[in-house]
Amino acid sequence: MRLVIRSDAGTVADYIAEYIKQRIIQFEPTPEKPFVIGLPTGSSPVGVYKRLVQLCTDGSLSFKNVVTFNMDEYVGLPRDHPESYHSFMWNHLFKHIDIPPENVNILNGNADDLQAECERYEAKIQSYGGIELFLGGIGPDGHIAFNEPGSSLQSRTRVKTLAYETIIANARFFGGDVSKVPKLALTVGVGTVMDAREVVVIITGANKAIALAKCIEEGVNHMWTVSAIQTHPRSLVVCDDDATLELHVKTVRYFKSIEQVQDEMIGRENLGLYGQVAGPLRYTAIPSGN
Ligand SMILES: N[C@@H]1[C@@H](O)[C@H](O)[C@@H](COP(=O)(O)O)O[C@@H]1O
Repeated sequence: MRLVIRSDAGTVADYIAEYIKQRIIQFEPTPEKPFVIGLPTGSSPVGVYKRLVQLCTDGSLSFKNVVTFNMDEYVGLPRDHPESYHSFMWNHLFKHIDIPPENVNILNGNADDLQAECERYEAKIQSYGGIELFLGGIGPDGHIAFNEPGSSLQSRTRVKTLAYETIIANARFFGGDVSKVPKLALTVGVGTVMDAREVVVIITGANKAIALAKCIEEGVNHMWTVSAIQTHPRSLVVCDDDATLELHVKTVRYFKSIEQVQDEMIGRENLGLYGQVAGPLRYTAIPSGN
């Protein structure tokens, strides 16, 4: 696992948007071989989406050959409700970029048969050969998507009851009224996320500091479901300084030193010491930490 630390949420968003841009460009997607990306909602990815929109607007990135799968959706909330994840995704990203609407996949929390909807979603992911990069955020209790504490680390897309802590955390989107927050959601499983060829997680803010420490410094544990990324062969956590508050100083220094060594290598590489290697190596050559 790699941990990249930036000063604040804005610079975290800059880093991740640039990273995603590089990954899509390197992949050279076509209609027959689209770049398949998993996407989260919540306040954490808003800055990333804003920057991706800018990149698309200025012509340096296209989503024409990108297929998306969102992580989760509330059950029973009308699709056009302002707090549905459908509305969130269209308002923050999809309506501002050149993605064909048929390339967008979001779970239908109003399906007659919710279980069948979850199975359909997993099958559709498989029909594309899996997800290339899953971008995620976490809740303060360390949940990824809606995989609340205690979720199986091999879980697949399914119906979940939300933890009370999540309901309270998400009440801010429903006028602070806990009773208005849906109690059920459809969510991809931890296993679904871990099947992606790469996982990138955004963790910002002091309220995520304990979860980040559990994810980085302690063992894989179903009570902090994001910790499953420790077992992933290609995972990256990008956090801000506030989120590191509960980490040991030596942990922070260790991961910063890895980045420093990598930057020095890139400096040498630019001087020709590592041969003819293109710029995006910056994001793919991982000297250690993964
Ligand atoms: N299901 C979503 C998660 O996918 C998201 O990561 C989390 C954190 O939201 P925020 O980024 O607003 O803290 O919110 C919800 O619970």
